[in-house]
Amino acid sequence: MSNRPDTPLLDRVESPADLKRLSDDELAQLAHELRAETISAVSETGGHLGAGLGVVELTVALHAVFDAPRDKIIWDVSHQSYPHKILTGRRDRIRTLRQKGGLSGFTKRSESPFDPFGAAHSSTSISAALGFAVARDLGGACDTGHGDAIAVIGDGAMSAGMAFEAMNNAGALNKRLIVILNDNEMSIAPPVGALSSYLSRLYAGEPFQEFKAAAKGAVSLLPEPFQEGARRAKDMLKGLAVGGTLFEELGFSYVGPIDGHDIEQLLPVLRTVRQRATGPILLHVLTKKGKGYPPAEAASDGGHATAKFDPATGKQKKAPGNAPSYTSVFGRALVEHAARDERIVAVTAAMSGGTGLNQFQERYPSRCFDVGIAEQHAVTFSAGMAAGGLRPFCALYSTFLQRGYDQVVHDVAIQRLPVRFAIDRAGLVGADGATHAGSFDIAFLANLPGFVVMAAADEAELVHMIATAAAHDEGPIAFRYPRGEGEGVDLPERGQTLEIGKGRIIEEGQRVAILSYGARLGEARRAAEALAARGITPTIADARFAKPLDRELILSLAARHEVLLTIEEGAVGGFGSHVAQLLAEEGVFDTGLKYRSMMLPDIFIDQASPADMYAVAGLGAEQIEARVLDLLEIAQIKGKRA
Ligand SMILES: Cc1ncc(C[n+]2csc(CCOP(=O)(O)OP(=O)(O)O)c2C)c(N)n1
Ligand SMILES: CC(=O)[C@@H](O)[C@H](O)COP(=O)(O)O
Ligand SMILES: [Mg+2]
Repeated sequence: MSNRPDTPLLDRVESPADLKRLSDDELAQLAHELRAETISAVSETGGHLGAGLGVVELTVALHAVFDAPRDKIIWDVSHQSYPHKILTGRRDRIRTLRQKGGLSGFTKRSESPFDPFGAAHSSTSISAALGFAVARDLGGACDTGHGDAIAVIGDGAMSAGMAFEAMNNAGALNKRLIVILNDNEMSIAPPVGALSSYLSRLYAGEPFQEFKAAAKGAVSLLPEPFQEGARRAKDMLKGLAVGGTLFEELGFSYVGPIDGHDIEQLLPVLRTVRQRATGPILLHVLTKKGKGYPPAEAASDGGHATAKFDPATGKQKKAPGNAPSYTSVFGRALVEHAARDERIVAVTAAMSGGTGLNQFQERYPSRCFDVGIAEQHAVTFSAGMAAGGLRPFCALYSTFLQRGYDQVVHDVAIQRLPVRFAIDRAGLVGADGATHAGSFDIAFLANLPGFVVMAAADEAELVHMIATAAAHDEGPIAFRYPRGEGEGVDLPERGQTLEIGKGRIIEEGQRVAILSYGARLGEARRAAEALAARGITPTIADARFAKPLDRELILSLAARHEVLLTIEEGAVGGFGSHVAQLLAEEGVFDTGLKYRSMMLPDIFIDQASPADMYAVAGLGAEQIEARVLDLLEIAQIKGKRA
């Protein structure tokens, strides 16, 4: 750490250990600089801005008081971890956030010893921190040693079942464990549900005001704020903590609420917590999403996520789209169906904007349910509504549906309930990286008896699939579509009900058949155009259904071509595997057909642009073309031998 007084404090911080040498006033100054650096970096990279700005003071205070990486600071979701990254030796790479080869937008164990636990899906932090606490107490070996386990969890994330499962367990185990509830009264949208109202009631009363005044006094009146503030804070904690909170009933000591932007309150309270905690303790901190950057504070989502922007004005630099997004097409089409059919209801798990259900919410508020970050509940709740005679559309991102899988099997599939799953963000999503990739839903749905599983090749197909799902009362049905813009095709006035289990031929050709499932169809067509220049004209088909398979189409393609190539935006075990199973059962391999599947490789692909991620996956037009050429060459050589 350079001690030159004219150097900005942030430039003098190489690791969190340097914070220990700063006075409390300097730490407050450091927070200012950290906020400015966060804004500047995100203006160049885009990404999650508001949540990080809301925890700048908390980040500084945690690193000043605790000893990371020995103490494990676990950020829930970790979209708020950019200031933490800047303070933990990653400032020189912070402008590579979320880009190919750059820093992840989330905490990642392989990226830094200061990230003890990776995240991106919400509400895992308390479980993980409890795991560290138990490992510490049972003498587990850890490269960075064992100290405190600290979970920092937002009010949105706190609403999920997992957080309560963890608190229930922590209360019973009674281990020393620190949970910091970062309450900004925001999720991505304003939070919903009874817990949110409960938290508001916790700080609506007198104790918070008294606590605030007393905590400030403790520091300002005393020459040695560190020691004396701690003593005063200790007294305050004893006197003012609200008794009988939900958290106390679960076995936690409850402290707060305190102002999370006031370093003078945060430091003494955290120091006291550090000195005195014995069992599980919950510190309730109030913050503002987007704090300190007016455009983010003013935004309806608190500046949750942003494209690159001009830091002076906050104006985002978004490339104008040529085609509507799949999400908006879904949102609009569902509203139209809902207008004609009042049995249609919609469910989102805290992602009304992300899934396009905000349109539905505005038009039919009593038929649209934002259940909070609660995918498991979203699925079973939908199942209940289906059993009760409604037509629920449960709109989830593919990656978040993973959390509700047992509910999909146990509550929906086994009971053959007609829940309609609208699965957004199917396939590789780009800057959010591997945690948000929609890789597995084809595999984990198409193996369930009775499920109808579809994928949209373009936005017009999506409209037809919504219509098909709306009309399908015989059992569960799912349709998937990717993040971002569609292909720019004309949209039908009204969706047509597709025949279940029937695909379509797009172009008839010879020798090679490319059978696409989902939105790689565009790439398959581009590959076909390139192949045409070499005199090869493949047949192109769109499977539409992974379940039930269009047996007739597949067997006919297999019979009429030397090569059959499937392609999908999903992991092994999906569409291609089901086709292979059919071909094997029908003895088609014995006829000499060359069958290959192109799918996501068996690796987790790091963040990059979607196109770059698909290039890593080998699922772009050029790679399809190369695969076809390869296969034909082999076929020709074998043919000559024969
Ligand atoms: C399981 C899961 N569902 C949904 C999301 C999408 N998501 C990311 S952040 C977020 C809101 C989190 O709110 P909160 O915990 O209060 O943090 P804040 O952004 O307010 O700081 C949501 C819904 C997710 N990451 N994980
Ligand atoms: C952190 C998180 O889970 C969400 O904010 C996610 O990044 C949203 O992704 P989309 O931008 O695809 O809606
Ligand atoms: Mg919040």
